[in-house]
Amino acid sequence: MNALAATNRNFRQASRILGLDSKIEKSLLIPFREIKVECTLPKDDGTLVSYIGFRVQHDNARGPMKGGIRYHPEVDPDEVNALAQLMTWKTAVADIPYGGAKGGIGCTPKDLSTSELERLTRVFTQKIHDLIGVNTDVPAPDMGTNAQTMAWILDEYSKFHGYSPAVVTGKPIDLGGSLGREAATGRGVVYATEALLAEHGKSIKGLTFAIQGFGNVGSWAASLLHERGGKVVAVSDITGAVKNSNGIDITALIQHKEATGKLADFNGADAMDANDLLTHECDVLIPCALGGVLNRENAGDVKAKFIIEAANHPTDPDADEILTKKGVTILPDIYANAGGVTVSYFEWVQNIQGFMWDEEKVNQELKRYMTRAFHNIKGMCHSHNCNLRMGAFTLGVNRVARATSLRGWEA
Ligand SMILES: NC(=O)C1=CN([C@@H]2O[C@H](COP(=O)(O)OP(=O)(O)OC[C@H]3O[C@@H](n4cnc5c(N)ncnc54)[C@H](OP(=O)(O)O)[C@@H]3O)[C@@H](O)[C@H]2O)C=CC1
Ligand SMILES: O=C(O)CCC(=O)C(=O)O
Repeated sequence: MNALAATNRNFRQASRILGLDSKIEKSLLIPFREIKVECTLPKDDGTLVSYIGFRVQHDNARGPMKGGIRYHPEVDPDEVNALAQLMTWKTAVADIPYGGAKGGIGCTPKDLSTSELERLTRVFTQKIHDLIGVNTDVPAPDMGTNAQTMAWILDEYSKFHGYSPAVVTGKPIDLGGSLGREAATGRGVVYATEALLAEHGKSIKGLTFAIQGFGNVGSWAASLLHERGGKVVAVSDITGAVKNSNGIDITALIQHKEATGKLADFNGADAMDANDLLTHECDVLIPCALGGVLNRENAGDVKAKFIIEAANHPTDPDADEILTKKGVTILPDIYANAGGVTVSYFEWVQNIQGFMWDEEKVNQELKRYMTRAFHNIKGMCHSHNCNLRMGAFTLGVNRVARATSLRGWEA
């Protein structure tokens, strides 16, 4: 099942549990605006190449739309639609005053030089600058993009609208980025994991973790788990995977990846087949890369007792059913990875206030938001006798439905 069909299915299930009116259900499903633009890139060798850029603005009942920009060859309209919708429920679960959006360009960033990436980002921004803004739609990094990408968007946007640091989040600190934003998604994953494990009378220390993806989210999550005494026993990226049943030295692995660009040939661990990462022996599995990686083919072989969805939509509905039957507890994406957008909100607030918080305050507030959201989700699970995914969906959908009806939009 594709990402959009799966997301719509989860939404409809939540809507049924909440007893939403069919008019409101329809209005929440249909995106506010879908943007598709051609981005022509003059390559370094003088040739021209066309890429397709997307921005889907799903909903703004609770505030400006918010969500990342992804550069990846598999970016397509269905996936961007699903990711934009997930952002709407995620910001509502975190209880931050935003709606949801997502964007991306179907490209392979590693095949482009830095100056090509800059030109492509500027062309994309020229095409969408009138449709984003501090109070309308605020982009941020996602797969394949980073603080530098946000700096280019900010600069290009500011040529049309005047200097506007709050138009993007996840910026470099020197341009008004928030301390703690780079680590925030991984840190939020760790706070979410702590909240879940505490419910089960467990803690990170001594448990074993397998992590798929070692980019921004995966490497920060691994590093913070390692710092808390968790044993990261397997890690993968696009180049391969490594394992060590005694626990991998994550600081050394990060240094190795920075130096060589890959996980392979790391001294402190053995090479393994990256396809086996998701079914590796561990207590906690954390997918931190692409969507749909847990599916009918591999779900039955998963050994972990807990899955923390740091990636967006890593578990398709077939896998969800199989894993639930096996007794695996799944902490859903719209909560587990909400730390990134939560600190994006803090960054936007700091930009608007013209005042910078210290990192300790950012991390403390992040923990407070993540812990509060976990208890709110558990409350919904209790009231509706449902699992954590439906607890999170009903929490988010209910908040957006209330705002929609208070604004008189349901007719
Ligand atoms: N950045 C953020 O703040 C947020 C991100 N997310 C989600 O987290 C996930 C990761 O995002 P982020 O860390 O920012 O992205 P990055 O681009 O920083 O990292 C992605 C990682 O995934 C690896 N990867 C790609 N394809 C595969 C594959 N087939 N198998 C194994 N690893 C693979 C990449 O490998 P390599 O390093 O070799 O390229 C890289 O390590 C995405 O689903 C994203 O939507 C969710 C909330 C916020
Ligand atoms: O920080 C943000 O605004 C968005 C992060 C994001 O894209 C996500 O949570 O999936």
